[in-house]
Amino acid sequence: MALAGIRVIELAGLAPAPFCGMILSDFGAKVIRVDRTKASMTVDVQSRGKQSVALDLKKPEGAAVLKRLCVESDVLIEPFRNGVMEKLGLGPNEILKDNPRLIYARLTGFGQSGSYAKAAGHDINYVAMSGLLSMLGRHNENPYAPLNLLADFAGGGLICAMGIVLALLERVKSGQGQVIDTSMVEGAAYVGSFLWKSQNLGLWNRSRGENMLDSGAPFYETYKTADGKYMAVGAIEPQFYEELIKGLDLDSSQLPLQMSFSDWPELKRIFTETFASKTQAEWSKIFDGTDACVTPVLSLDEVSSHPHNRERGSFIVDAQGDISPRPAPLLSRTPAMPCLSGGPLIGEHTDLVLAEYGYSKDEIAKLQSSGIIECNKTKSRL
Ligand SMILES: C[C@H](CCC[C@H](C)C(=O)SCCNC(=O)CCNC(=O)[C@H](O)C(C)(C)COP(=O)(O)OP(=O)(O)OC[C@H]1O[C@@H](n2cnc3c(N)ncnc32)[C@H](O)[C@@H]1OP(=O)(O)O)[C@H]1CC[C@H]2[C@@H]3[C@H](O)C[C@@H]4C[C@H](O)CC[C@]4(C)[C@H]3C[C@H](O)[C@]12C
Repeated sequence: MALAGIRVIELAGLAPAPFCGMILSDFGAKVIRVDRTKASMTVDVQSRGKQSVALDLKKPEGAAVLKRLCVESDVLIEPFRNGVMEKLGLGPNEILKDNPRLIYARLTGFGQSGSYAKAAGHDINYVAMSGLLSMLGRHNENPYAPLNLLADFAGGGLICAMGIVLALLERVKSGQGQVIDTSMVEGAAYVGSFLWKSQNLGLWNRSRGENMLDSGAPFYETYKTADGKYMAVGAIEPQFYEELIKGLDLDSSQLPLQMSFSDWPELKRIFTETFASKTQAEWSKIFDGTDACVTPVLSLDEVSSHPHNRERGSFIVDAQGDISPRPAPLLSRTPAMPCLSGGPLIGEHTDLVLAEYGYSKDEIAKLQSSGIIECNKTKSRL
């Protein structure tokens, strides 16, 4: 796998850092998640393939263990607010001193500087600060956050993983590590670059929810079907729009022009009425194999059995029978091979990992008896 041989230490976080760690693990890195001691259960649902070490970083001996792990590792991912790592004596200056080749990846909402750097926040706040949230939502409604996808995952975990891979690549030339400052505000904004760059194309001249791609246009919308499901329509270009009209069995000479903004509400009404006349399966049969850009809106339960996704093996089933997306993208020679057994229990690999990093049995026993580390004796699943 592409990242085989890369050792990653991931300090346990909420959602973005676990995603970043999972990407690296899926593509072959060995990822060790550092959990808190005295934690009953982990909330990391993106932990496949990872190992877990339970370590009390608030104790100097615990911080020393992390430092030692970092000496022999390639990447550290830390998901805390600005200043937390420094307070623990684990800031980049201290850590990189002992291992200048380390990639020290910081993944926060507001970044390492600026007046919000130390503020708490969640995805919705970061998307709001990126400018993107102001553009999301239907006409005459409040801005709407699209789950926690844009900042936590697209602008956060994924962008951080890209930064890590770039830094690893650069290290081949320079032999040097570096600090990565991932701000989810900036990551989300960057993902949305098109919105800034397309201002002059007239795509966003109207108010929120009245533009072509923000639910204003009848040909870029979802419609309810007779069985209470939905179809997604993305028939932008005239030749594809024509196919849409044909599939709906409408007469284009009786309809307003596609790009007549003032007629969009009326056109939407007609499409709504038409889509409501058949089931999702019936519409899929009509539109499959055409260029109308019409697809069923599939639920998470339905995606893996859709013929197209099934043919490509786009979803995987783990040992528990749970379905999830196969890692993307597909690399032709060195594809990701996600671990199909469940994620680790907290502290499941503490003694194993410490031994691998050169700790003697005695040292491990001492750390354990003083509560610096915890070892979960449950049989390893990895
Ligand atoms: C599913 C929910 C998650 C939703 C995601 C949400 C929408 C997001 O947006 S996630 C993105 C959040 N933002 C960031 O990550 C940006 C960077 N980070 C931060 O800004 C902050 O970390 C913070 C704001 C997110 C949290 O601030 P906090 O004050 O808590 O932490 P920090 O200031 O960063 O400091 C960390 C302190 O911890 C110490 N530490 C760290 N590691 C160790 C260690 N190993 N040993 C010792 N000490 C350690 C560190 O030193 C710092 O100490 P100080 O403060 O003294 O400096 C889920 C969200 C909540 C979940 C639910 C909840 O957990 C309750 C239940 C738990 C149960 O187990 C399962 C069910 C729950 C209901 C659970 C369910 C879900 O998982 C959640 C809803």
